[in-house]
Formats: sequence, structure tokens, C-alpha cells
Amino acid sequence: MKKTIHVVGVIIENEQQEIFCALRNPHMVLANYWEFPGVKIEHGETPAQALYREIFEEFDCMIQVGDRVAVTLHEYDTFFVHLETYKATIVKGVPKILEHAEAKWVPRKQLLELPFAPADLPSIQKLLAEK
Ligand SMILES: Nc1nc2c([nH]c(=O)n2[C@H]2C[C@H](O)[C@@H](COP(=O)(O)OP(=O)(O)OP(=O)(O)O)O2)c(=O)[nH]1
Repeated sequence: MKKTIHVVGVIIENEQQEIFCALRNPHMVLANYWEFPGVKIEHGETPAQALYREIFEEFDCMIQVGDRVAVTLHEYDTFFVHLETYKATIVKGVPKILEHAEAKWVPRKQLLELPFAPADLPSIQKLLAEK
């Protein structure tokens, strides 16, 4: 039976209404897909705590987590992902790429031009419907 992992992803927007997107490494599961930075949620952590910790560890900056955008259950070949996405803003620092292949700020309307992890599409569609 396929396992289900619970993942939280963060949609960080800047003042130019651009969204911070990260490219997964070639050696990662779902290699070379773009994603919203995030992490598997560990027991006892809230989504906001997990995201704050992960962005500090992976991008060396501090965020304030806001509203939830979407909850998705997506089936991949070998597992299910239960993905929750949240909005956030950077409150301190400038993101440094420490673990990803690449990262960049992308205007909302251009998000669909990137090959995003398939589980992220409902979140992107919600963002596109907002404005
Ligand atoms: N971080 C993140 N993961 C996503 C997104 N969409 C999506 O399907 N995923 C999947 C990819 C991974 O299988 C899982 C997130 O796991 P993770 O980021 O904690 O861990 P990882 O695979 O990079 O590394 P590992 O800890 O398993 O070695 O969720 C997304 O937007 N952001």
C-alpha cells in the first residue's frame, strides 16, 4: 500500500507580487520539479512552526506565516502527498539557496510556465483566481 506523507509548503510573496519558487535537486524525490519551499510535518509541530524552521534552515531567512491557501491530496507513482500550502512574507533576511538547485521570484501569472510538482497545481490555480 502506498504511504501518505503530510507536507506543508509556503507561498512567499514579495512587494512586487512575485512568489518565491525553488527547484528541487536532481537527487531529490520529484527531481527537477519546481516547488514551494516546504517540509514533511513532524509530530507535534504546527504548519507555521514547521515552515518557519524549514525556511530558516534551507534559506537562512525568517518568515511570518499567514493564511492557508489550499489542501490537496495527490497520488504520485510511489506515494500520496497530503499537501497544505500557506502564504507568508519574509520578515528578516534575503533567501540564500543552500539546498535547492535554484530559486527565483516569479510573477503569479508566470507560475504555470514552470514545471511545478503536480501536487502544487491546485494551489497555483487558487493563486491565479485571487487576482
Ligand atoms: N517541499 C515541497 N514538497 C513538495 C511540494 N509538492 C510536492 O509534491 N512535494 C513533495 C516532494 C516530497 O516528496 C515531499 C516533501 O518532502 P521534503 O521536502 O520534506 O523532503 P525531500 O523529499 O526534499 O527530502 P527527504 O527528507 O525525503 O530526503 O512532498 C512542494 O510544493 N513543496
